[in-house]
Amino acid sequence: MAFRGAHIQVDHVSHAYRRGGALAIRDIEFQVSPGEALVLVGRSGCGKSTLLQILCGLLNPARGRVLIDGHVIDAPSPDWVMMFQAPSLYPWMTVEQNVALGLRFSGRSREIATRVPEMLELVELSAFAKRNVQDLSGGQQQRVALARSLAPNPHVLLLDEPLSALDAFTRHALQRDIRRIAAEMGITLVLVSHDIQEAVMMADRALVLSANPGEIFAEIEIPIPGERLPNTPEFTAARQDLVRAYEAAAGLAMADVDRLDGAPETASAIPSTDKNQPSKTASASAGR
Ligand SMILES: Nc1ncnc2c1ncn2[C@@H]1O[C@H](COP(=O)(O)OP(=O)(O)OP(=O)(O)O)[C@@H](O)[C@H]1O
Repeated sequence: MAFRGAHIQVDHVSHAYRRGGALAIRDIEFQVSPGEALVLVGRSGCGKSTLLQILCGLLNPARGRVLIDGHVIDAPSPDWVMMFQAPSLYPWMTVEQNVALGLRFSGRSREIATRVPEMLELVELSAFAKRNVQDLSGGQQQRVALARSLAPNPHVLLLDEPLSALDAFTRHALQRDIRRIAAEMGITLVLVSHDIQEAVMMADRALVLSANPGEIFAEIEIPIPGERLPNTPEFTAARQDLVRAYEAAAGLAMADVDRLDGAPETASAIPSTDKNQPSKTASASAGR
């Protein structure tokens, strides 16, 4: 297929929140191909959200730059949209009115009549178009937020743990659907996740960050063709690779990570740790 997704280039990006203060991230450099799905993982505070905000122009880096299809990013745009953990819908509006907002705000109201029904079909909410969003479940509300993000035809979709508040079943369904929809639309996807299983479910490649300051510690390919099923050997192998890299970056004991990663069918979260020094010797696949 011809990808509509954009090429992202992150060029030696460093950021401190205060002038002269400690760096939140240091010398981050990577690229994302059009249509690729990339996940950023790492312990709490390693700078994943900072990096994502820089990618979508919500934050300007102290040093370095981000280019999307060759254009330097310094402001948000409907071409690169971000979805957050809370769907932030307007509670007094219907589902279709919320989905139309991105188009309305970007001066494309004429496209609403055709684009909104298409997006509602894509996220399987056509039957709910006239309902008030407050009548929907948390998972359905995230689908509305997804439809709203996709309506202006973005080239890049950035996801900052958008599924972490959902139950495991709903979360799994949305992980699968977002990956499918992004692939169908050829969108470049960059997501932040604490959840190793989610990372393997959704991404083609993972960047593992170490902390204090946040730096790229490892890059893990997740080459699983077709539908991703948690109990298959290739899924388990990719999950183990990622767990090892995470462990090496975070300086966690392997036993702790095994415990946190949980059973394949359970959505698992890796909480923060107080250990600061990454051990760069623990995984052959992890070191740069
Ligand atoms: N608005 C801010 N002002 C000052 N410091 C900040 C701000 N936002 C983040 N930081 C600091 O920058 C560092 C990176 O934070 P960031 O939120 O990017 O990490 P994260 O990996 O996304 O964490 P988490 O997984 O807990 O969401 C942390 O040390 C954090 O305290």
